[in-house]
Amino acid sequence: MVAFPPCKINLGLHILHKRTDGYHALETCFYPVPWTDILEVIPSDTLAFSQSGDTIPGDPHDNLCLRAYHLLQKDFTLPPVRIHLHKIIPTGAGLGGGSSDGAYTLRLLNDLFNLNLAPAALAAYAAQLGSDCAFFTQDAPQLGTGRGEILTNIGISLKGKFLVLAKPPIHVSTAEAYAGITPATPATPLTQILTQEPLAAWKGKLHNDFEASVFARHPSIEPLREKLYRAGAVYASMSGSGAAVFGIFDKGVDLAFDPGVLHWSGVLTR
Ligand SMILES: C[C@](O)(CO)[C@H](O)COP(=O)(O)OP(=O)(O)OC[C@H]1O[C@@H](n2ccc(N)nc2=O)[C@H](O)[C@@H]1O
Ligand SMILES: Nc1ncnc2c1ncn2[C@@H]1O[C@H](COP(=O)(O)OP(=O)(O)OP(=O)(O)O)[C@@H](O)[C@H]1O
Repeated sequence: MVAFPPCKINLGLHILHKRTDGYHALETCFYPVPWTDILEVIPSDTLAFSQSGDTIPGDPHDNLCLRAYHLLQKDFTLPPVRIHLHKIIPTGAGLGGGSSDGAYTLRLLNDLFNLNLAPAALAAYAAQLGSDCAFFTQDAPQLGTGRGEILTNIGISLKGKFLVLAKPPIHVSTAEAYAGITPATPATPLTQILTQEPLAAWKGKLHNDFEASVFARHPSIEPLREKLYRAGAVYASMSGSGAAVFGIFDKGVDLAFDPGVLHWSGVLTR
């Protein structure tokens, strides 16, 4: 079985407060983007994981695909599988690529071995892998609350809009990005902006709380966001904890980036 795990962007990201478990309570809108990895899971004699494409930092044994397998293995007698991941989504980008791979491994195992896990059950397993993972068990944009794992469909759609994603050659650690934040209560709740304001009014109202501290530490990121605005983006922002930025356009644009800046553009399909 083959799947194409997508990435996500965050439309607004408010860090509300630090919780007693060390995580931060947040509100964000996760939006799926069809810049994808390629993931294959097939039955095999022994459990094996292989990887091609972009290099993933860290030990392959800790890859979220294998962690997803071991998580389900605890509750189900899963036969061994061979997992191959072709990595395309940049890591350390705030695009949730690793989270998506983990969640899609759960989805493929569910289908392959007829585990009959409903989306809510899959989301609960995914949340054990990481805060962003639960979103990737869903097929539509979601408001994320809690530490990001509580999902609500708020019916927002940017289908048909043109998106440009650009990631400079900087790896931002998620844990470090959270450590640089002073949580605060937002002036306006995220859902109010997203559901009551048109896209054209989001600039200056919809904020990613990571931007100020991450832009200060990595001065090459903000100019990329400004480049997207200069090119005609209706709204542009950093995604998650960075370093990727995105711009939403009413029509297609053809942008050139400096060498080393990974980028993707295309029409949003969901
Ligand atoms: C920045 C975002 O991408 C926004 O969508 C996510 O909040 C990150 O989620 P993630 O990568 O799945 O994060 P996890 O793997 O769960 O946690 C990594 C680290 O980030 C911090 N973390 C993560 C999520 C959260 N709500 N509060 C946190 O403080 C913690 O230090 C944690 O140890
Ligand atoms: N399949 C995977 N793909 C990418 N990274 C993985 C994977 N499995 C484990 N990791 C680990 O997770 C780290 C961050 O991965 P990811 O690509 O999700 O980061 P990110 O883009 O910052 O996303 P997020 O928004 O979830 O923080 C990597 O540095 C790597 O060590």
